[in-house]
This record gives sequence, C-alpha cells and structure tokens, in this order.
Amino acid sequence: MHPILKVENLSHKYASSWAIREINFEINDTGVVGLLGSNGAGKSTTMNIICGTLLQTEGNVSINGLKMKEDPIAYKQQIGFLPQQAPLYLDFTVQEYLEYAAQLRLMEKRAIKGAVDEVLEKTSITHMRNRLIKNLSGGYRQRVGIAQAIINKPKVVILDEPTNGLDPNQIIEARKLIKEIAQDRAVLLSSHVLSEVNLLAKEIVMIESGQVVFSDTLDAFNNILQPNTMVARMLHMPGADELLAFADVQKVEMLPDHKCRIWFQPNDDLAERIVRKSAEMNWRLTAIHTESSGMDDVFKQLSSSSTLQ
Ligand SMILES: Nc1ncnc2c1ncn2[C@@H]1O[C@H](COP(=O)(O)OP(=O)(O)OP(=O)(O)O)[C@@H](O)[C@H]1O
Repeated sequence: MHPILKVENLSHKYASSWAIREINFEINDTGVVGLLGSNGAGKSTTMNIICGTLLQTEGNVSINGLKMKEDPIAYKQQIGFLPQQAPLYLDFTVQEYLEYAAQLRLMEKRAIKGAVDEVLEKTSITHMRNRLIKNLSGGYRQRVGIAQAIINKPKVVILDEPTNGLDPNQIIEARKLIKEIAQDRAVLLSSHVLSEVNLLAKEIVMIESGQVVFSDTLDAFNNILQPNTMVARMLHMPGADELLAFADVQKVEMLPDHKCRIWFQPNDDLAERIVRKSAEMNWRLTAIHTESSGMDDVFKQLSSSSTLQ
C-alpha cells in the first residue's frame, strides 16, 4: 500500500542557493503531523512544492502513489491548502467563494451545491453563508479558509500557521476544527506554537537548514532529551549537603511543601538509591519523579545541532 503522502529526495534551489536539500518523509495515516522548523528552515518551500504551487528542482511528491510530476491535475485534486494568508475574495459572500473554490478544483457542477452545504456545516458557518467575507471576524474568515481547503474532500490538507492572529477563543475553536478534519484525512500543520503542535499532532517532521532533522512520533520527539532533573517530596527533608553526597547529583534546590529539585548526570538508579537511603534515614519520602524536558528544549537542541549546507 502507498503512503498517503510521500516526499522523496526533495530539493529546491532559489537562484544559486539551496533552500531545501534531500527532504524525505512519509505520512501513512490520518491525523495531524506537525511541521516544525525555525524561520527560514524551508517549511514554506516544502509545503509549496507539496501543494504544487512551486516546482521543485529535484525529487518527487506523491499522494497515494499519484506523482505530482506525472499527473498534476489528479494529484492537486487530492490536496487542500490553507496558506498563512487565507486566499479569500473579500467581496464574495461565503457561499459564492466556496462555489468558486470548488470550480477551481474542477469539481463536477452537480456535486458543488452538496459539497458547499457539507463544508459549511462541518466548519459551523452555515448561518454566515450569505455574509460578505469582508464583514466576517478573523475566526470566521479562518473557518472559510479551512472550508475551501476541504471542499473537494482531499486526502491531504496543508495548514500553514492556521491560528496565527486569532484571539484565544477563536484559537480554541480553530484547533477543535483542525482535530475534526484530521479524523478522516492527513493534515500537515506548520506552526511555531509548540504547545499547539503538542496538543494536535501525533507525529512530527522537523526541518532545519533545509534538511529533515527529526521525523517520528510526538512521544519520540518529547523523549529525545534524557531527563536530568527530578523532584522529591520528603516530610523530613535532609539538608542539601546530604543529597549532594549521592554520586551523580550535581545540584539541589529546596522548594516549598517539603519538596526539592535534584539535578543529576544521566544514570539508571539514582531514584532507587534515594528511596533506599530515605527508608534507612527516615526522611519519609512520599513522592519522587523525573521531570521530562519540554518541546521547547527539544526544538532548541535540534535547531542548534543542524548543519548548514
Ligand atoms: N523566492 C525566494 N527567493 C530566494 N530565496 C528564497 C525564496 N523563498 C525563500 N527563500 C529562502 O529559502 C530558505 C527557506 O525559506 P522558507 O520560506 O521555505 O522557510 P520557512 O521555514 O518557511 O520560514 P518561515 O518560518 O520564516 O516562514 C530561506 O533561506 C529563504 O530566505
């Protein structure tokens, strides 16, 4: 079986410099895949090529085995795109615009009305269908942008910073909608908001300096960095010097509520040694757990370890 989306050895050169080099990744399942990378990493270039709005210098993109280079029209009928600036015609009503988007996707005339009704319903904007787009709020405009991206039921949807510029309530609504549309298609979501990616994505592709530096599950991304701190709660808290006496402990910080944070060099049995010692010394240990690093730390680490070509 073919992957839903396959990106193979994708390279692109603007004038004399390579923006991306040998990008490879696959999406094999429905759901959200987060596309991460610093500014200028090559995300937009990659997304534009996948959407067929930019012709790559080298490599291939295919959807369910359909190669863009070999059959661009059939390929493009399988993809929906919401760029950073939603391509809206402000003087159209929502319905007129969605009908127009359906025509651009070469949908059959008789299928258009039903498709428009369906996406209006799906994006909860049926009551706005006769409103001019210029009179809609940012949140509703973004819904129209998402509606046009899914009007022809594409297998793959690309969303570039879809919640950028929305207010907190609109962001919550937009994320809910993204989750819904990803139930039956693959969604590639580019976002600088790591908490958003953490909430929505089950897989991550990260690009830096035009190359893939990570491609795996969200869990694998979050577990790249070995934890190096733990928090312990002890009702009879020992002094910092007693904790510093353990091998591998580098630093100790006393916290409120009988807690302390312990920095340590990676090892397997420090927690176990502390538990044993606590029992021996009656420190009355009630909790101990390692603190995993956040997405920000992993992102920083992967960005800084990438090499410029
Ligand atoms: N039309 C262009 N002409 C020349 N160079 C370009 C062009 N578009 C992008 N680049 C360069 O290609 C590289 C990748 O840019 P790209 O826009 O794909 O990155 P990005 O990850 O989308 O960044 P951002 O997060 O800032 O949108 C950058 O060095 C950029 O300056």
